[in-house]
Parts: sequence; structure tokens; C-alpha cells
Amino acid sequence: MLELHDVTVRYGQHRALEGASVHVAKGEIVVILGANGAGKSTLLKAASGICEGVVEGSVRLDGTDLTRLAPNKIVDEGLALVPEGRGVFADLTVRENLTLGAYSARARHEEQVTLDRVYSLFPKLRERARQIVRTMSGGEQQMVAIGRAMMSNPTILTLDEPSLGLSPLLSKELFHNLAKVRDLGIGVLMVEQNAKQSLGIADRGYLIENAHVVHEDTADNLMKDPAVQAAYLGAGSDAPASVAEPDMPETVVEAFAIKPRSQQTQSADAILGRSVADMVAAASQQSVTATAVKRPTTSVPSQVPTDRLAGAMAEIERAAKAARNRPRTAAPTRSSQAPAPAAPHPSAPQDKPTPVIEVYRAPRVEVYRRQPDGAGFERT
Ligand SMILES: Nc1ncnc2c1ncn2[C@@H]1O[C@H](COP(=O)(O)OP(=O)(O)OP(=O)(O)O)[C@@H](O)[C@H]1O
Repeated sequence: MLELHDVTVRYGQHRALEGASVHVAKGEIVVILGANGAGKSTLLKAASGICEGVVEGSVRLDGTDLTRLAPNKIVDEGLALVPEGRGVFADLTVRENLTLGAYSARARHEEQVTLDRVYSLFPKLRERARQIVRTMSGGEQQMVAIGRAMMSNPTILTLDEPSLGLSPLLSKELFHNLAKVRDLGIGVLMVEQNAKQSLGIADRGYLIENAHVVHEDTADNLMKDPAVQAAYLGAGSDAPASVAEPDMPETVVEAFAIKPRSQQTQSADAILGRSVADMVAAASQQSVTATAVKRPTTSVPSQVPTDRLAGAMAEIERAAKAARNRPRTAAPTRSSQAPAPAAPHPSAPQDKPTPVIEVYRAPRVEVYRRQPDGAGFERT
């Protein structure tokens, strides 16, 4: 069982997650729903040890404390992440992507067995084993990403918005595949925007709002919850039948009522009492006359005094000269640690400080190479 207890994450002054507690058992699918920026991805990153912010609280997997473990050690313990955007190696083949997923110590010795299991779970990956991943469809690439995570032989699989960018049909296939993963006894924790389809296969779900877990329930109850329906399931025609139809005011019904078209037709001339052709001819004549009077000449109008024109030209030249002579500011270099704050706009109030948005970057990626004798690893 994966257990996050009282997890708080701060990015500088910003609390992206506060006191979040979430658990996932083996063989169940749990969905996390929430608005953009609520803290959903942060929760998955905190569990996987790849969060850029400061993480407090505890993350345990089958009793083992993962809180301070390096990301690769967390994979070794049995927690795998399919990140948002998949993170596949697009220039490698399907087979190579899958093999790279078996890098963890827990999976390395059973690579072939796990590969066969992934192939039987997703037969398409076996058919496409030699295909370069870049040339595959979005849905197929997502299958590669899930297959690669499965190659680490996880007990819990976490996924960040796996259906993002997939067509409804491919999303359906994806969720069907995740149900197959659950049936293998693996726990699935996913962040999803597609509440309807994800709750359709899930066992339980959590709602995150403004960095807090505000609700937890079975997937069935969440689907029936009017607040969840309003916020995440939309008020479309495919909303569950239990949603009460809002009362439509009488006047609105009237406004949208379509009146049957009258069978009797009348000509426009008869309705207006005048000939439409005559009206168009008269209007054209008026327009031609007006244009002939008002059209400006392309040459400089004689009424503009030449000294005013010369003055304006001199003004433009002065401004251009001043701009040429203005000292240039140094171009920012790639090596600068932090970008200099932008100069305030001339019209901006001078006493207001320029807002600063702190962004925390992921730690540097370290690459290890397996030693030729297979005994150990060396950092490249
Ligand atoms: N590396 C970072 N540095 C600074 N702030 C961050 C960083 N990552 C996330 N945040 C902020 O933390 C908050 C939560 O972000 P998070 O990505 O967890 O949201 P989310 O619920 O997954 O949203 P979405 O559905 O849009 O992906 C947001 O306000 C975001 O701007």
C-alpha cells in the first residue's frame, strides 16, 4: 500500500500542497481530481521523489519510508511514475524504450519475463517492437510510456494526466488498459482531467482544491455527487441521469421556441410597398456622388503648411538620432544565475515593486552507465 501522510510542499513562499493524506492499495485504481494549479502533479512528484519544492510529511510504500530516498531508489522500492507528457525516448524503438524501463534493480534480473508480461498486456507493443516511437500515434506512445513504467515491475503505478491529448476513442482504450493493469494486482494512482472516464474505471477518488484534499469517496459516490458533477463532469447531455434538470424560466423557453414558417409567401416589394431594385439604384447613385466629393488626394494636401511638415520631419529625425545614440544595455547571458528584473514600463507607477515569480527547477539529471561485466554502474 502507498500512503502519503500529511504531505506539505512549498515552492519558495508558495504552498502548493498542504497536509495532504492519500492512500492506494494494490489492485485498486484511485483518481485525483482538481482544478488547474490545485497541486495534483505536485502530489505525484512528491511521492516519486522528483519534486522541486520542499517536501514535508511522510510517504510510505508497504511500510518502507520513501520520504528521503532518491528517485531511482523509490523505483527500486516499487513505485513507478508515468509523467505528464509521457517522457518517452522518441528516437528509440518501442523495444528499446521498454528495456530502459527495466533498469531498476528489482526489474533487471527478470527483464525478459516482465517484457513478455508487458507484451501480453499490450499486444500492439509486441507487433510494433521495432518501430521508432516518434512515428507512433499519441495513444500508442502513451501505451509505450505505461509499458516502460510497467517494466520496472511496480507495485504501484502513478500517472499524471495520461489521457491528455488523446481522442475520446484512444482515451477509452487507455482506461481499458489501466483496468487491465489493476487486474494484475497493481495499484494505480492517477491525476486526470477526464473525470467521467477515469471515475468510470476507478475504485476511489480524491478531490484537491487550493492545495488541500477536500474530499474522498468511492468512485460511484463521486459520480453521483452533484458538486462533482457540476465541477468535473460538466452539465452536458451525457451527465448521469440523477442530475436534476435546472428549471428553465418560462420566458427563456419562449425565446428559444421555433415558430413554424408561414406557408403564405409575399415578395419583398409587396412587404415594403416600394421596388427594391429602385431603392438599390438610388442608394448606388448617392454613394457614387459622396465618394467623388470626399475621396482624399494621394498627394500632400495643399492646405497643410510646408513649415509644419518640415517641423514634423525634423522632429522624427531628432527622435531617430536620440535612439541611435542611446547606450545599449548588455544582452542577458545564458550563464546568468537569475534574470535581471524587467525595467518598469514608463507609464507604470514607480513606487510599485516589479512582481517576482519564483520557479524551482528539477535537480540535475545524472547518467550512469552499466559496467561491461554487469557488476555495477559508473557515473558518466
Ligand atoms: N517548479 C515550480 N516552481 C514554482 N512553482 C511551482 C512549480 N511547480 C508547480 N508550481 C506551482 O504549484 C502549484 C501547483 O502546481 P501543480 O503542477 O501541482 O498543479 P496541478 O494541480 O497539477 O495543475 P495542472 O492540472 O494545471 O497540471 C501551481 O500554483 C504551480 O504554479
